[in-house]
Amino acid sequence: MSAQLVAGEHGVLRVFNEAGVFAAADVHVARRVAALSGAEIGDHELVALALAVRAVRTGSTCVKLDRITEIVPETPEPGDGAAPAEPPAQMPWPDPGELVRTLTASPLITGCPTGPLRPLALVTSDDGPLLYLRKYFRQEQTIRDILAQRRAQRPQVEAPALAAALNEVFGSDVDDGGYDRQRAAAALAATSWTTVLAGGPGTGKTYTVARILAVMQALLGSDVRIGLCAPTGRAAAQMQASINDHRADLTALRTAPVATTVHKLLGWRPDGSYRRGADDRLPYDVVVVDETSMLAVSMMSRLLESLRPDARLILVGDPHQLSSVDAGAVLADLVERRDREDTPLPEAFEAVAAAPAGEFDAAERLALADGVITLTRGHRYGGQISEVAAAIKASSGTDVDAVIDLITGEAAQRFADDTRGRVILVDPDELEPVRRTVVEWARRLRATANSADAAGALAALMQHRVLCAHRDGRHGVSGWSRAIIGWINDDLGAGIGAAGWYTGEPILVNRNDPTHGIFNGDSGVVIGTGDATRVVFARGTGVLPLYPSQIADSSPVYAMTIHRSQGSQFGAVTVVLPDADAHLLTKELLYTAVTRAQNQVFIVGTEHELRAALSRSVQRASGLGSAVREIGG
Ligand SMILES: Nc1ncnc2c1ncn2[C@@H]1O[C@H](COP(=O)(O)OP(=O)(O)OP(=O)(O)O)[C@@H](O)[C@H]1O
Repeated sequence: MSAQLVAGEHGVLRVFNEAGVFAAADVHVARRVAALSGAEIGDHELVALALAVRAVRTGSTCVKLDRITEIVPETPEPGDGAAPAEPPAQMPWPDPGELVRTLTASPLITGCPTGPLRPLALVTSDDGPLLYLRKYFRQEQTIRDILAQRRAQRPQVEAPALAAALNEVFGSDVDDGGYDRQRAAAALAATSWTTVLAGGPGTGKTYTVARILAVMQALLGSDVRIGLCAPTGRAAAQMQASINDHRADLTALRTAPVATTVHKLLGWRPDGSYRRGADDRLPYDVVVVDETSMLAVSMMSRLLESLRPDARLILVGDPHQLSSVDAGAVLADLVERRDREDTPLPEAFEAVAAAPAGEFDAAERLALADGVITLTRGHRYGGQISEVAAAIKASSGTDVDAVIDLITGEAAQRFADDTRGRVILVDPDELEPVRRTVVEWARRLRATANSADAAGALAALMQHRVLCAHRDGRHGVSGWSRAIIGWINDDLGAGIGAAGWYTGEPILVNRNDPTHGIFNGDSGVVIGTGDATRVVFARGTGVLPLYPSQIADSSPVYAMTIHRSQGSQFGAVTVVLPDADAHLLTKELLYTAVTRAQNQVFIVGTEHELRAALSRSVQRASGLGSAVREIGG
């Protein structure tokens, strides 16, 4: 029985609650909204309400009603005290067709006797009927409408001016590595109001952003107003540092704008409202959003409302990574949109950056005309990691053998002699290779930190990181941190674990602190001793040193969750797979974890767990990828 059982719930929601399909919060909110409606709410409408609430809680903006019977109970997080749910053989799901008929006439859709309350929205789509909490339907509609308006027009750019700007920034030599998609991305950004710049880690997204900004300055003047932002403070600080570094060898980038969080850009207020919106637009001519995969639907709709129609928007990110914590997977939806019209490419783009025949297939050409370009050439690493990452992306739930073969089968033999880029499956009962790597990492960290070598200590810090799916439990951050501390103490006689800072301690910042320039998720290391003790953080190629007293909220970091590792890269990572039935174990989680590594990946788990990860995909239902029409509203 689940620990989340709602006391006193005896109605239709009880069986779903007992089975672990609906959490207590879903049941409570559904009951509360039904009561507020003042109308007679039937059992099927109650189930629909709870489904819509559950959808948002689990990251979707809506429910695909044709597929409700595929919903599986959630497995509890380790350590939350709940025993796994035992679903009955047959859940009493309403028939989807009947549910749509009931909802079409329901006061929850058409309007309630108590007032203007219409909490649900029902729409038709390419994926069949979709059910929303109305707030999320409105946000999606805002995104859809504004993007359509922005798509209907193109900025006026003359081909000769664009060619000159591209040549100034990228040079005029033809790259013998084939069609240059980075240059094409800059041409697309100059000739579209909205551009989506997608690509995996190391494909040069930030490199390209720096050049896009330089092209904009060449075209629009160096006083062009640029807003750089990212969903988290850490991602914003990282982008800022990289763009600053790029200025060293990119003279065409005359000034580097200041990056901030999307919240701050939009003027977030403590009451949860935003200063910026349709009535108070952002002053920028160009807005760049980095790590857009982490942007929730609510923030995206607010950002779009806040843009001037004649401001260029450039959305940057990897659509295959884990999505935002809040509802929505907007970047993936925009990259995979299925209702694209066959529109011509911008004339100036065709004139200066047209791809040779065969470079883009029909679908990619449609995407390009829609402002979406995907960088495909890796600039950071190759080898087995890249091939495994590509195979994870390409795998479908039922066809995972290619990935397994690349990691443990015959295909893996090709990489046997490589010293870099390896992906190795480690049996959880034979952890010696991981232990050796961790101890060596700690040894280097301590040596560099003891000699107060900030750059060396930061390089050592980023050489290895253990990544877990969960915070708690045997396979989680807490269990692994304990094990790692034990290994380090045994091998180095370090005596770690006592309270207080110690030289060589790796730390993770838990709260944004813009005053001192550190952000939630930043990792740093304690160096030096006595009065010379500092905690240092990497900022691009530079170092940010702080006094320990300046760090208000941090914890030692021997392992971290894969979610928190997004946006960071390490020399090597050890990815700890949870039990095969953990609902967090998905191919997006595995892809995100594997692509955090530059040189080596250990995957601690069994082939069974690996297959479980690959066979499950994060299902985020949304209506953004297809045309929709509201019914019954
Ligand atoms: N065309 C290029 N020529 C030379 N070096 C490049 C090129 N494109 C990218 N690089 C280099 O490759 C590395 C990775 O690029 P970059 O950091 O821009 O990738 P990214 O896609 O933003 O990666 P991540 O998503 O991990 O932040 C950087 O060192 C960058 O300078």
